[in-house]
Amino acid sequence: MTGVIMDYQKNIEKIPQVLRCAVTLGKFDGLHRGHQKLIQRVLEKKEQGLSAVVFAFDQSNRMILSHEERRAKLETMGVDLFLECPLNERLRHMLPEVFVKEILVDRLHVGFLAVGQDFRFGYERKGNAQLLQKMGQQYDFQVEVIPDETDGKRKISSTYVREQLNEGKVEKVAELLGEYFSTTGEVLHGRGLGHRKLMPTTNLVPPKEKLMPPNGVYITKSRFGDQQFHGITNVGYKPTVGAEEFLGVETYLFHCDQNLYGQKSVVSFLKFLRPERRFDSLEKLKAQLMADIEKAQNYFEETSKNVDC
Ligand SMILES: Cc1cc2nc3c(=O)[nH]c(=O)nc-3n(C[C@H](O)[C@H](O)[C@H](O)COP(=O)(O)O)c2cc1C
Ligand SMILES: Nc1ncnc2c1ncn2[C@@H]1O[C@H](COP(=O)(O)OP(=O)(O)OP(=O)(O)O)[C@@H](O)[C@H]1O
Repeated sequence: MTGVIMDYQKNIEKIPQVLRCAVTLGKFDGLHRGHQKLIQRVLEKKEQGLSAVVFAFDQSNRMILSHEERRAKLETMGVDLFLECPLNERLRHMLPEVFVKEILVDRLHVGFLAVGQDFRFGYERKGNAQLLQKMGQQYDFQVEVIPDETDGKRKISSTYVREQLNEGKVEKVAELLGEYFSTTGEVLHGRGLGHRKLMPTTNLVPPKEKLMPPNGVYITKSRFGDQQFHGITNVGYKPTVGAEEFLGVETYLFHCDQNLYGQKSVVSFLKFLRPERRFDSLEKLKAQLMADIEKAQNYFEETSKNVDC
């Protein structure tokens, strides 16, 4: 965590006046390894006295990181100002030249700008790296076009991460993000059935805009403040006991007998084990859970050097 609190603004009309800054532009869903490369360049410019600004065009799709998770991560990285502007009609129809002059130059006093090779913005997506470079010469700011961060031959993109997440390939997602896919939430009370008939679990509801992997059981680790536990997690609606209304993230924590209700938890997804199923009885579900636990414990034993806890 940096000592300075990150400034944040959603309204393009209220962008604060900045003395001189380094900016990066894009949608930034997920803050994957490609995004991190751009943000890192902007952060390096702080040494020259520039403020580090991330300008995100925000779409209302499901997101790899929720708004709050993304904000927290950017603040931890050391970003000074995060602009999260909805990609509305005004922005969509703005001429790229007007965006650069009125927002980047007049309002933000941009000194350095980092974008990816295929970045497009403004009316008819006519704004691109070449235009930015031309305008950089005109208005005296440096433009750096960052080479693509790739996974083999494929460019890492939010689309690629979403595709892998939708297929439950959380190990690949971790490679693309540079960290495990995770979700945050407060530990809520379940129906208490688990505690009485199966095993004690923590229940949380992921943020509503959050994109989740397919319903099923995953090997996970859960963080509560500075404590961390290995475990297994079910993502889904618990069809065996009468489906829940909201998608839940329910975790059995290994070697934990604490009361965690009300605490904030971060659940990281390490490996997919099986799809969620409807069982004929709680006994059959319990037998399956024992097999899941054994698989997860073997996994942790095999990977103990890499999965700290
Ligand atoms: C690791 C794990 C796997 C689970 N797998 C399933 C499943 O495949 N099908 C299902 O209906 N419920 C599954 N559940 C949910 C249980 O049905 C649930 O723990 C139980 O109903 C208690 O819910 P409660 O905490 O709301 O009382 C799973 C729970 C955990 C922790
Ligand atoms: N793999 C990458 N390497 C380098 N720069 C990247 C990479 N991916 C995206 N960028 C750049 O990061 C900024 C934000 O990217 P943006 O989120 O708009 O695209 P994306 O990750 O490719 O997502 P999508 O799949 O939704 O298009 C843009 O300037 C973009 O060009």
